[in-house]
Amino acid sequence: ISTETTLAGIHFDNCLMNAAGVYCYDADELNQIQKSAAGTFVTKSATVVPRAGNPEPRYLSTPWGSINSMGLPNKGLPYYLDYVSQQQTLFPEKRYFQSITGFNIDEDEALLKQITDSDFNGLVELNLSCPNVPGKPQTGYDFETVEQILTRVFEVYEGPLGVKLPPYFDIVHFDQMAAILNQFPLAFINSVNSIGNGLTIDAATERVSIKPKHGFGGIGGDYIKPTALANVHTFYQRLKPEIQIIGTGGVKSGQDVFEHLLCGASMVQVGTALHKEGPQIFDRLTAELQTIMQQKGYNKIADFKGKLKYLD
Ligand SMILES: O=C(O)c1[nH]c(=O)[nH]c(=O)c1I
Repeated sequence: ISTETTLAGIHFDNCLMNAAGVYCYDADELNQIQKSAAGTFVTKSATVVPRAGNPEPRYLSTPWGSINSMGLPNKGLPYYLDYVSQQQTLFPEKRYFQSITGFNIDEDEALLKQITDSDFNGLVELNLSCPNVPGKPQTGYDFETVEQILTRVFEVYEGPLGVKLPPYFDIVHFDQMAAILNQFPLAFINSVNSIGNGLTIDAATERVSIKPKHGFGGIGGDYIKPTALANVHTFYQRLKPEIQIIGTGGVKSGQDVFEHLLCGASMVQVGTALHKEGPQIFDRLTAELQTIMQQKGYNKIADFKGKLKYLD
């Protein structure tokens, strides 16, 4: 029973990994994912210069998930490129993900040029969906800008690259985004990022939970699994087969992993549940997925990937 997968022609021993932003801020956290049962890691979204991020409290775990308005705290791209370079030397056969996000198209280009000029041999995850930088619009909902960014990106970058997308909720938006994405030689899309600008409150103190943005933040966890599965499956139906899908959102059990794969994901990322349980979660999720596959008579992910059945 194998939970291995292939993405952009690259083989990963396990289809599970962290979601950008969780357990990937610095070398200490990334080492913990590296040592875990995860098939690979993605770094925190890196910007041109390091960022402290928003004031705390900026993250809260809730019974059904999480809310965050981190504000893109990160060590800056050079830090992560150095770290990944070390890991590439230690594990020459493994490939890693570098998440990046610019505040405009020129920054995206600058970040990609830095990666090109480095010895990075992995995959780039271009984050188009950070919902928590005050005053910065959610790029993923600005379709013209997405098209402009991708046009520029593929003029300057030649390695395997995918985009991290926000959740969409309207079928016409899925059609419009798929039509844009299908124009480009993307290796993958990662669907979904947190559901932006949710609000959790503490009724006892009558206060919001987090400090930034009057308590508004991206929602993750159980709350978002139905939205995540719908986004994964809708893009699976609409995108050209060369663009594979990383499924993210609401994964905390082997069954959740199975559901993402059944909807068409080739890789599955874990955020909120990883934040709560720590990197040993990957042992549990892998074992639970293998049990489900065994019970169903599946030996490999290809046996059931994307084979969700309808009632019609
Ligand atoms: O606030 C963040 O740092 C953040 N938080 C999220 O939930 N998604 C993102 O893409 C980012 I860049």
